[in-house]
Amino acid sequence: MLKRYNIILYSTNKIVNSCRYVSQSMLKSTVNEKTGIATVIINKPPVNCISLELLNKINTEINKLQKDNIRGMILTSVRSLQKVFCGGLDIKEFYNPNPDRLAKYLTNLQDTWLSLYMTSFPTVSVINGHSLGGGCLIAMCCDYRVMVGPDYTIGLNETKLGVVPPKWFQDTMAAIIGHRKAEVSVIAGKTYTTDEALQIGLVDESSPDIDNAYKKGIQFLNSFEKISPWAFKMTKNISRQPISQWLIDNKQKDLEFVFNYMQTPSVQKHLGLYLQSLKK
Ligand SMILES: CCCCCCCCCC/C=C/CC(=O)SCCNC(=O)CCNC(=O)[C@H](O)C(C)(C)COP(=O)(O)OP(=O)(O)OC[C@H]1O[C@@H](n2cnc3c(N)ncnc32)[C@H](O)[C@@H]1OP(=O)(O)O
Repeated sequence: MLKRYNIILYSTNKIVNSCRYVSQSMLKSTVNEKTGIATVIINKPPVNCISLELLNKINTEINKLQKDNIRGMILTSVRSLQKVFCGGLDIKEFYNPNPDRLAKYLTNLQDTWLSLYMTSFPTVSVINGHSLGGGCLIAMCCDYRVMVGPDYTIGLNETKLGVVPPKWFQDTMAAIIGHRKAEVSVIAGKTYTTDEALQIGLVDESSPDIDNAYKKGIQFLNSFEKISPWAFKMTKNISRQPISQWLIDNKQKDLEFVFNYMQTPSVQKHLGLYLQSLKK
C-alpha cells in the first residue's frame, strides 16, 4: 500500500525538466525548473481587461500547464500597470457585439472558467490591484488569494453595468464567503477594499506590497510539498465538482440566456452608459 502511494507521488510530482518561458505578449508564463511553480502574468494595458484573444491565451496556457505536471501556479498582473490586477471582462465585447464573436466569447469564458476552477494543481492569485467583475472571477477561481492593499477594490459588480452574473459566477463567490454574503454582494454589485475583502473572507491574506504578497503565495504553494498531488486533485475535485458540473450540464442553456439578454436594447443602453462613464 505504501509502495503504491510512493509511486503515485513520484509520477505526479515530477518537476518539469526545463524552464519554459512563454511570452504571448498579453500573457507571460514562466515555469521555475527547480520548484515546478509557474508564474502567469496578465499583461494587457491599460487595465488588463479580458478580450476574446486574452481569454483564449489564458485557457490555452492553463491547459498546457496542466499537461506539464507543474507543482503550482501564481496568477498575477504585470507590475507596470501598478494599480490593476484585472479590470474585468472587456465590455467592448458585449457592446454592439458581432453575434458570432459574442457567442465565441461566451463559450470561451465558460471553458476558461472550467479550466481555471478545476486545475489539478494548487493555484494562487496575487491580486496586485483592482479586480472587478471577471477580474474578481478569475481571482476567485484560484485556491488562495493574497491581495495587495489597502487602496484596491475587488468584487462582482455586474449589476452596476445592468447585466447578470451567471449562476457559476455567483456560486464561485458563495463557495468562498457563504451564500448569504454572496447574495447581498452580487445583487448590489458590491466592491470591497482589501481590508473589507479580508474581513469577509473573499481574500485569504493581505499585503502592503507585491513582493511580500508573492512570497505569501509561494508559501501557500509550498504548504502542499508533503501532500500527494493525487490526493490534492481528487479532494479539490470532490469539493468543486457540484458547481462545475452544473455548468457542464447547462452550458447551452446558460449561453443562450446570456447571448439573448446581452443584445436587448435596455441592456445595450446600460452598457453604453457604463462605458461612457469610464471614459469620463
Ligand atoms: C454563456 C455564459 C458566459 C457568461 C458570460 C457572462 C456575462 C456576464 C455579463 C457580463 C459580465 C461582465 C463581467 C465584467 O467583468 S464587466 C466589467 C467589470 N469591470 C469594471 O467595471 C471595471 C471598470 N473599470 C474601472 O473601474 C477602471 O478602469 C479601473 C479598472 C479601476 C482602472 O482605473 P484607471 O483610472 O486606471 O483606468 P481608466 O478607468 O481610465 O481606464 C482606462 C481605459 O480602459 C477602459 N476600460 C476600463 N475597464 C474596462 C473594461 N472592463 N472593458 C473595456 N474597457 C475598459 C476605459 O474605458 C479607459 O478607456 P479609454 O482609454 O478609451 O478612455
